[in-house]
Amino acid sequence: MRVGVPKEIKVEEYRVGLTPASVREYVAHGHQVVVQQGAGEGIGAGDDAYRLAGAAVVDTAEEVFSVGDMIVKVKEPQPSEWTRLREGQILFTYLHLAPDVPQTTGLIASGCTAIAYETVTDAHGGLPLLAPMSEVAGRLAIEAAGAALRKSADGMGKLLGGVPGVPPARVAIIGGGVVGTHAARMAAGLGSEVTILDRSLPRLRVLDDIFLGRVRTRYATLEAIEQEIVAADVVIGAVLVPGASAPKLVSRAQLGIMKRRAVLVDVAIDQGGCFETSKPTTHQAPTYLVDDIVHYCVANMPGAVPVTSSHALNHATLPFGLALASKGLRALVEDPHLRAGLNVHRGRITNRAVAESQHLSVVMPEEALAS
Ligand SMILES: NC(=O)C1=CN([C@@H]2O[C@H](COP(=O)(O)OP(=O)(O)OC[C@H]3O[C@@H](n4cnc5c(N)ncnc54)[C@H](O)[C@@H]3O)[C@@H](O)[C@H]2O)C=CC1
Ligand SMILES: CC(=O)C(=O)O
Ligand SMILES: [Mg+2]
Repeated sequence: MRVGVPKEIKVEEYRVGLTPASVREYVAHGHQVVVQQGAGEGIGAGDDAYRLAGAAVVDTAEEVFSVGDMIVKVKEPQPSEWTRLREGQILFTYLHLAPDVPQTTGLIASGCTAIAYETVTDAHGGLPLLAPMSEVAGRLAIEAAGAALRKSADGMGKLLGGVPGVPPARVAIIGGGVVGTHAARMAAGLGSEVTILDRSLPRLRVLDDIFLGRVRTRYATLEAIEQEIVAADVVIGAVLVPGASAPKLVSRAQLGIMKRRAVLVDVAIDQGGCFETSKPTTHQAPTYLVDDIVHYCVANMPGAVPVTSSHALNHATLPFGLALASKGLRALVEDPHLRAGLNVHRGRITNRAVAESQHLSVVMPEEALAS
């Protein structure tokens, strides 16, 4: 198969769909890889590194999209990319379609087969292609919160870890999955007082075992969330209902009961955000104030550390990408976990949560692939 890797064009996105090490694996499996000039610049991988790995380097995104049987990216396609996709072409990337009507419409119109990293599953109920970026975003969330708490950044002026004799900041993390766990690890490591809230009792049990009393766990009732946000200096939004728009867990009215200049970091913003007042921001202008509460809502947080993120992402996507390159759509028929990633196929939505979020009809992947 011919595999195309365009340069990412989302604002401040420096990750790349395939690293040179991954290109070498595709080539070793007999595939051709076409990479857009400069695609790996953000991770310090020049065009020569790609050539050395066996790729052909072309000048424009147009060439990559026109020759690729499969396009491997990082971020959801942008409007200029929707129009380059075509029927019969596989798109393998993050999509986050539930809250994104224009992109959904663009992908339906293209006729392409769009496989979303974030809905591919594994045998243990996990999301193996979301996990590495959630690890990165969870860790970054605490760095972002620490920076946003500073007075110069409009925060209340508190140090996450405090100092001897002065208490540390209180961090409430809503959602104790991959993002929440990695955020808790960083916050606890810096000396903050940390509480994780989740709706899953089995998950709370696992967290209790991992943190051995260093982090409090709490069942996420409406009342518990309200009590925790009143006391918190930082609230991290880290919930996920796979494929669906994030539930809104903190309302605008509740901002009024929080400490002035406390910080909300809405990691779940790529699924629409879990605070009512969240709207996507960029690394260039990451925060804004609503009712005297600092909001950080960057939708591509791992893009800030593209070297770590691109390698971590490639380690997870490589086996699935190789299966798609070798078998085409048969890879989806044979592997139910990869098939769970199918969101749009030949103009039809094939993910129930996405369809329900947008009040559209769904065709199940098995049926869509059979016709
Ligand atoms: N902004 C960014 O750059 C990035 C955003 N993300 C996003 O972060 C979010 C979290 O991802 P993961 O940690 O990998 O998901 P996960 O599936 O590992 O964890 C989500 C947790 O939320 C809990 N949850 C669901 N509904 C809840 C509710 N109403 N109240 C309390 N807990 C609830 C679940 O029980 C689960 O433990 C996702 O939306 C993901 O797309 C991930 C990476 C980067
Ligand atoms: C998961 C995601 O949206 C990201 O890494 O940007
Ligand atoms: Mg994102």
